[in-house]
Amino acid sequence: MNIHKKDIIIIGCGCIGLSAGVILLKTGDYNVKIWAKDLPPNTTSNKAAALWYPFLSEPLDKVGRWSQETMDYFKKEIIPLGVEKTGTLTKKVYELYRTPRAQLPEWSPFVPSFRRMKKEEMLDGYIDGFTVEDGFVMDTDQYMDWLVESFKALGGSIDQREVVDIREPFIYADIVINCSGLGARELIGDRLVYPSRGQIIVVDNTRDISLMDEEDEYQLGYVIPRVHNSVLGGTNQQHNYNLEPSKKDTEEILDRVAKISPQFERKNLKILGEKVGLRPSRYSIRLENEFMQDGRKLLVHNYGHGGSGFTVSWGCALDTLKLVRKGADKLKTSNKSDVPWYSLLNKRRSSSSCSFVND
Ligand SMILES: Cc1cc2nc3c(=O)[nH]c(=O)nc-3n(C[C@H](O)[C@H](O)[C@H](O)COP(=O)(O)OP(=O)(O)OC[C@H]3O[C@@H](n4cnc5c(N)ncnc54)[C@H](O)[C@@H]3O)c2cc1C
Ligand SMILES: CC(C)C(=O)C(=O)O
Repeated sequence: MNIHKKDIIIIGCGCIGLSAGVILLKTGDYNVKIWAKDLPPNTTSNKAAALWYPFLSEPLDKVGRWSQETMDYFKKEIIPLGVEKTGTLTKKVYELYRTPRAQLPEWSPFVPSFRRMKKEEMLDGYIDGFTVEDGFVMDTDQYMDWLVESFKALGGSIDQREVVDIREPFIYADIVINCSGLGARELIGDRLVYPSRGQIIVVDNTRDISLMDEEDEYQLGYVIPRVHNSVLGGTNQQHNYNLEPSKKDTEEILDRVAKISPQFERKNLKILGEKVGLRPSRYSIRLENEFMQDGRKLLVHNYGHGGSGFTVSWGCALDTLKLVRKGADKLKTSNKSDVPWYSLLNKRRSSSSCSFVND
């Protein structure tokens, strides 16, 4: 631990917490530790499809900027490392509609390659659609493992531990980043974040472009070809906490993707498995500073990314760094006399749990 660097604890080891950790460590200004109840592959992030496409997340103007910054980051820092390392491929993305869509997505002005689909690109049964030429897809488990490796290679460390009281990490660090996803519901009592249950089917590889039929944002039909396999989806069941795959959902997903193209009919597919994840949905992504303990501690919130965590991850990580810098300058210095009462707790843990202890 470098005593000249500020100590930061990130709560959460999903794509949001890991991306924020990498960006903070790359500055060379911080000692960063992640505390997380679940580690990859047991996070929601590992259950994602995943492809670059803003979905089920607000506010759309900020989601547009974060998505474009994330796309730029992928192009500059991740794609050049090669698919074997990061599990990430650039992939054209098509969003198909059976009814006309006069309105372009609000995030589209931020994405240079976004355009309406041409007639000749349309699939049978569809009359409108959008495309992004330079989207990307990733084998989520491989990408998450690469994120963990990158975080540790930059000097970050990861403790598997549940945070029951948000004040606990402040015993060891003045700055805490809350990347707890759906866990924010309990951790900080934010009842505005809720689960949107997503189920996917993993099949043998299909074709070279991602196709999504989002005519109905609850009964999704999508095919996302990845490196080693493809993902069919999906569902969007709000306030549903069931983490077990449902046979009914599998049957309905297969019916929906078969309608995209006959090549995705069940007889042409080899099912490898099913996954279920609970998207951390919220009316708006929460990315802001909160000062604690009379301004001596800084809590940076970065959670509630719904169906777009990967799509906005690096844009939100870059904004997290800006918030840390802005907030750190405003922190009042804690002096020994006002050491909070609970810092007497966990004395037994100070030897084992965290190298940031300010003796
Ligand atoms: C089926 C499905 C498909 C998806 N497809 C896509 C896609 O194609 N593109 C896309 O961009 N997004 C997609 N998403 C959405 C994406 O998966 C999420 O937005 C993203 O994973 C959220 O990341 P996160 O790091 O906030 O949450 P998580 O991955 O849930 O990580 C939260 C972390 O916080 C920890 N934590 C929580 N509470 C506590 C606590 N009290 N103490 C300690 N640790 C705690 C957890 O253990 C975990 O480590 C999909 C989601 C699903 C379910
Ligand atoms: C649109 C799909 C790929 C998605 O982001 C999700 O299911 O959350």
